[in-house]
Amino acid sequence: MAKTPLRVAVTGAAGQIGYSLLFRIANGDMLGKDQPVILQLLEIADEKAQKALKGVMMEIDDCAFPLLAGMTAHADPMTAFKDADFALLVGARPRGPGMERKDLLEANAQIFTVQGKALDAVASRNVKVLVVGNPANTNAYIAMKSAPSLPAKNFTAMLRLDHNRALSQIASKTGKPVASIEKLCVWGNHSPTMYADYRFAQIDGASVKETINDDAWNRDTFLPTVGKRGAAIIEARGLSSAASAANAAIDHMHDWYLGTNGKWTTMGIPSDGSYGIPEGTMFGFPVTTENGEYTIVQGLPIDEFSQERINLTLKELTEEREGVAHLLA
Ligand SMILES: NC(=O)C1=CN([C@@H]2O[C@H](COP(=O)(O)OP(=O)(O)OC[C@H]3O[C@@H](n4cnc5c(N)ncnc54)[C@H](O)[C@@H]3O)[C@@H](O)[C@H]2O)C=CC1
Ligand SMILES: O=C([O-])CC(=O)C(=O)O
Repeated sequence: MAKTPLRVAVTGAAGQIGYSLLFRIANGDMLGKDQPVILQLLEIADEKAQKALKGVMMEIDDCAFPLLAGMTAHADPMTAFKDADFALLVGARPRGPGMERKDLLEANAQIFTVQGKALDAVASRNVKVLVVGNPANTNAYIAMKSAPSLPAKNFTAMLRLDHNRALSQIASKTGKPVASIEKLCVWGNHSPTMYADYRFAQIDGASVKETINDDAWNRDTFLPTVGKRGAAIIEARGLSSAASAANAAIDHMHDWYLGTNGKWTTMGIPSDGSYGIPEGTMFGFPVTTENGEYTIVQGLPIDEFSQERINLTLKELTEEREGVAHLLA
């Protein structure tokens, strides 16, 4: 028997990430090739944005996706999020050359109070929320705090692009396929302070750290390359990453919903106090997922270098949070 369609709300649907994301959700890449979906698409109440959204929807229609069970356009989060099982909060201003993601805080924070409240009011009580709009961790924190009647664990931030970037750099350094790399993780904020950690990573059972055996490469090449990859793409393309961001959003939701079969991935999630990260901080952690729930990988030793990196990214997140405290008062 055919499965009941799941409702997927996407904000910023006419933007550049939306243009890569929606087609893949409708194609079954996110929730499975046997799972029908209904797309509930939100754009700002601006004639040009709504017209562009209509254009994207015409193209989605023209793909005749067998799994697409319905699609609606919205200018109000209260209708866009109605009964949503999944919400991908992409809509926000992107950064331009020379900006850091936290420079977007003022411009974007407001959006996530409004949308958190709307999710609280109308979404499914089990809604799984992924915040992509930058600064993603703090925006996810704002949305979570603005939705007190929903479980905090339902709110997540996207660190998966950093995770995938790190995988790709390690694959290229070791000459091994990305699919062979396991037990990689990224700690902290989706910003240049994030700490991509391959100390526990393995390729076919062999330690990645021992295979690479080059702490200077880790410190001076790997971490800056992964941390500043977003800026490098803006510099090269004149626009921030879009298809790779959409791909990471698909990976994040896919793994959250369908499970990782014991494998590690990275999600930005509200801390439960693990590894000394204050409870509620929206922080990148190594997780495994099963039955729609994530679990933090416990008991990893944190050496001095790693602790310094974790402290740095935590400090930045704490400052960002203090910067938006007035919005949550
Ligand atoms: N977490 C991550 O790894 C990544 C995050 N990003 C972030 O994703 C966000 C979107 O990026 P792009 O799609 O490239 O930007 P874009 O400017 O192409 O599209 C954003 C869309 O969101 C819409 N929008 C703005 N406010 C909205 C609201 N309140 N409700 C609904 N829609 C709204 C805009 O009208 C626009 O169509 C940016 O904040 C960017 O920095 C981008 C790449 C990676
Ligand atoms: O760098 C940006 O502004 C967009 C983004 O978050 C990324 O590509 O990681």
